[in-house]
Amino acid sequence: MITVHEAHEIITATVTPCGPAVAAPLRQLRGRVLAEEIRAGFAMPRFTNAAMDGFAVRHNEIAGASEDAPVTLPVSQELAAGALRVAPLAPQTCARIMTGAPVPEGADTVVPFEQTSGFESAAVEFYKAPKQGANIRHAGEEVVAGALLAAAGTRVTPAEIALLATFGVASALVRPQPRVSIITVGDELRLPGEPIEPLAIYNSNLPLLETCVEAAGAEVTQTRQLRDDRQAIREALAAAIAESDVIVTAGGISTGEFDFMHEALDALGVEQRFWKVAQKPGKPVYFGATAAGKLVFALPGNPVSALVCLLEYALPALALMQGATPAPKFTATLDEPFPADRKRYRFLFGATQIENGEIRCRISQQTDSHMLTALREADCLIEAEASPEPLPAGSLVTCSWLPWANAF
Ligand SMILES: Nc1nc2c(c(=O)[nH]1)N[C@H]1C(S)=C(S)[C@@H](COP(=O)(O)OP(=O)(O)OC[C@H]3O[C@@H](n4cnc5c(N)ncnc54)[C@H](O)[C@@H]3O)O[C@H]1N2
Ligand code: MOO
Repeated sequence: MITVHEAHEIITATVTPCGPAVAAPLRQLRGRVLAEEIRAGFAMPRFTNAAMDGFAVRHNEIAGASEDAPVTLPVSQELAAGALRVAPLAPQTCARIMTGAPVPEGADTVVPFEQTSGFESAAVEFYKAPKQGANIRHAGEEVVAGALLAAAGTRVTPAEIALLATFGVASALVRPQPRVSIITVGDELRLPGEPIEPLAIYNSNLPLLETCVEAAGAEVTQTRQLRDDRQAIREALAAAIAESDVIVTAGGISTGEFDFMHEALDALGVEQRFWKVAQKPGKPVYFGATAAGKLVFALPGNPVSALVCLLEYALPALALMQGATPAPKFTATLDEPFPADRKRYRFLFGATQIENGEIRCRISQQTDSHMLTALREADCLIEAEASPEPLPAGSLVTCSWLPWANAF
């Protein structure tokens, strides 16, 4: 049996990014991973413009203005945002100007209309002189041409969408989405909505794995619910290997009499990279690869074990295939003792809260590997090395966010 750390190393050494990069339009970029860096094609602001609705002036012409001694200037032009041609400001005049409109040559200050007699008159009284240069947004003050907007490997969020749009970028190169088949196995399984016999159970792994894989930016190409049938399992695996980059299975990977997954994978020429990791839950997890580089994650059937192994091994692999860095882990302080396992690395779901700027976590009450209700209110997965004693409250532990915690 290998350690959790060795399992991670084997996956990292095996997985390569999907290629070649493909172009995707702006509206389809969210959740995809950039395969190119995006740089500003021009400086921002593009041109010097007004930050307030008011009047563009030469500061020295209104310098002494006050309520008691207003300065009056005639209006020589009107500039709205979208004005494409702008005349220089004639001396001893002002220009009506709206927020975002280009500042005419010669003007160096914008006076908000509230500090004047307003937009109605043809000659404007100025009651106050703001600082020279006030209310002007200068060309290039935010971003210089060529500045990095988003690095390759960035997973696109609404922030990148808006940045790209700001610079007129309508499409970008992204990594192709890994194509994933999901197979669940068990005579006892029924799909939600189907009638159910007293000794059967509903299939929770299929929708759980499918939604997690989709949320990780991959494309689920097929989902199967199979009986514990050698032939059916072998055929479904062969089809899945043919049509997808990654195969995720759940169930039938332990050593029970009807656990056919391992022999089917062997028979199809999938090379085992590991089987069984010293961890709880999820000990029987299997990882293998075909000669063509197709990856197989055969997860244990217990729902908590399946999810833990998906989060720990399959989702980081999907991130690497997309050219992204797997989600970083964080450290939290235990609110209560953590029941470490004597021999195996222990994973338990937990819930965090922030107290005095510190992340604290408590452990889900249901801790067995068939108890998916551990997910109620959980937002993280807590992990700890094997230890003969429980970790005392107040210890620091490593955690990872559940992918849907803090989700947009
Ligand atoms: N003698 C031993 N028995 C078991 C061992 C062992 O080392 N020696 N390992 C245990 C561990 S650890 C786990 S985890 C399970 C994993 O077994 P399998 O991967 O073969 O999974 P199954 O036997 O098919 O199912 C286990 C459990 O999960 C339920 N299940 C399966 N699929 C689903 C699904 N899609 N949705 C909901 N629930 C599902 C299934 O009904 C079983 O209760 O083996 C232990 N046994
Ligand atoms: O360690 Mo198993 O994965 O009991 O659920």
